[in-house]
Amino acid sequence: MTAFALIRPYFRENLRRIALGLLFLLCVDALQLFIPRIIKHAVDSLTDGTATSLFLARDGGLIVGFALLIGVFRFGWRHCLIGTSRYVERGIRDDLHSHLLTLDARYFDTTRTGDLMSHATNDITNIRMATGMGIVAVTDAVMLGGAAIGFMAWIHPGLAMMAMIPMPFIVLSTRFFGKRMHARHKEVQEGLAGITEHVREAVDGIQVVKVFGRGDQVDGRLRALSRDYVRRNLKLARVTGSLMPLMIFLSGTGTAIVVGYGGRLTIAGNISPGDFVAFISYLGLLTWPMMAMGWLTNLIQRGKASLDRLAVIFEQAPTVAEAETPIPLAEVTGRFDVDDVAFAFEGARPVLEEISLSINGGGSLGIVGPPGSGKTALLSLLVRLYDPTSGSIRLDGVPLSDIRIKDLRRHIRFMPQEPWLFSGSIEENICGLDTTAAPEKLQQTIEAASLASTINDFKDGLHTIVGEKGVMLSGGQKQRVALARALYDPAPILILDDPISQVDTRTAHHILGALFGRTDQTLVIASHRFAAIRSCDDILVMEEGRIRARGNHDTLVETDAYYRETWRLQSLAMEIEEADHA
Ligand SMILES: Nc1ncnc2c1ncn2[C@@H]1O[C@H](COP(=O)(O)OP(=O)(O)OP(=O)(O)O)[C@@H](O)[C@H]1O
Repeated sequence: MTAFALIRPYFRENLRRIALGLLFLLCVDALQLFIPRIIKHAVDSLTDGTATSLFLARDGGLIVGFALLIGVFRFGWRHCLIGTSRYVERGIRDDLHSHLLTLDARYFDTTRTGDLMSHATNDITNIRMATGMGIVAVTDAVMLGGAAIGFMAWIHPGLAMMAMIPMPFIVLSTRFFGKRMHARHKEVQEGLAGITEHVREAVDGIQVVKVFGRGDQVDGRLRALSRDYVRRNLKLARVTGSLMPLMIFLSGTGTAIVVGYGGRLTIAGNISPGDFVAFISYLGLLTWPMMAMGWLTNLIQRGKASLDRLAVIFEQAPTVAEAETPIPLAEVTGRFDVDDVAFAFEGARPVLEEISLSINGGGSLGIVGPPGSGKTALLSLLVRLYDPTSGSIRLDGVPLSDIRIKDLRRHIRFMPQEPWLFSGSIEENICGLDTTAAPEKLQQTIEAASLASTINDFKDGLHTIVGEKGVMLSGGQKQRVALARALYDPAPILILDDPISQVDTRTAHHILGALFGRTDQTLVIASHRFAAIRSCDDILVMEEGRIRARGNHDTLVETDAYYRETWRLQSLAMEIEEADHA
């Protein structure tokens, strides 16, 4: 796909608008080209003595009338052509957003948010500028420039040729500078992306920055990035700044030639004084398209660089992709079969190896193990955030990679380890876009997630706004809202990553009672707290990406030293906590 293909549909959609805008622009150009003719008429009548006040007033009136029409048509082209560039901008922004949503966790693991923000703002603005003012400048350069040259040649071909001497230099220098602008503009964009990412990270992690006194360090880094950004911009400005004076010098040379040679032609009577004045007016009209070429090169180069960068994102295909002929799965029992699975994150060593297991539909699996042993990685494969590097995972006998992704996601509810919340209300976080939430269903969910008393404590109850990433809630409250989201609209499979890590023993007890009371769901829970998994039919003990032991709670207490010792310590802690409550 060429980069231009990204914006072609929006040009097609707006063809009539573009055509009308170009028509208005051509009218403006035509009217501008007539004004020197009127001036010539007035000057010649003055020099040959035929001018009268009425005659001159009529010429003046014509110029005013033309100026008014130029104003009206200029409004028209701006509305149509600049308007089109806004449609292009909107279209490509919507497309970019939709495309990003199709990409998978691997892409976001290796892409900086600052880069994406820069694409979504600066790059799209550059494309808008290039497609809006770009079209205008190209049309002006071709039509106004071409016609002005035509009129000049009509007045005196020899003089026109002389006035054209600087033109090849203008073309060559715009090409020369254009290439350099392209490269330097790319550097500027990269510099800005670096700053955006740094600021985002500093604001995101403001608590750590403050508490650890890292303000100076973060500030210093920003200053270094800012200095570098200025340096990159100055490099660009040196190129841009050299081009404009060169353009002005070259067009000034053209004027000097006309004044010198054209003046002699006028004295010799080869052209009339009116022609001489009109010629200089045409040269004045030509100056804008000539200078616009320099500006245009910059504009187009920037737009092209931005379009190229966006094209790279649009070329990214999700690795977790829909199968060529995806299998629809209307209903599932929730049976998982994991067969000799290995998995590695992008460019990293394997984090899961030789994983084989089965979970019966409606059954439950607990996963425990030390930090970094691969619990979350295994859950990520079950919900198909990633695909295994080797081996296979089947749901109801169908490989996950063959199941229509929409169906797979419909049958699974997932609570990630990080209880990520949207910035809206508690209710919106639980129910999503379901605005017809039945009060009883919502109430049951809230009870199951042990959220009722928390919500009652808030003045606005369910309508309490949780702030960016749930900043207004405590860690435990966020976790329970995230749990409620997973429980709200039950599906045959429920997968929970460390669901009770931030709640006290009693609350955990209440939540687990509700979870294990749902006998019709396949339940997979990874947790550091064995209380969460002890009632599971089957429990895996993970170690360094492999299954170290498996069995039910009683078997593991007997057979696995790590499990036994961790359980003993956790039981002790729970007893102490209970005693404190009593
Ligand atoms: N996005 C990632 N890219 C590269 N490596 C990763 C990524 N996420 C996790 N890892 C690595 O994968 C390994 C397994 O991580 P995982 O999160 O599955 O462990 P875990 O058992 O869930 O740990 P915890 O109990 O701390 O949540 C770790 O070594 C971790 O460093």
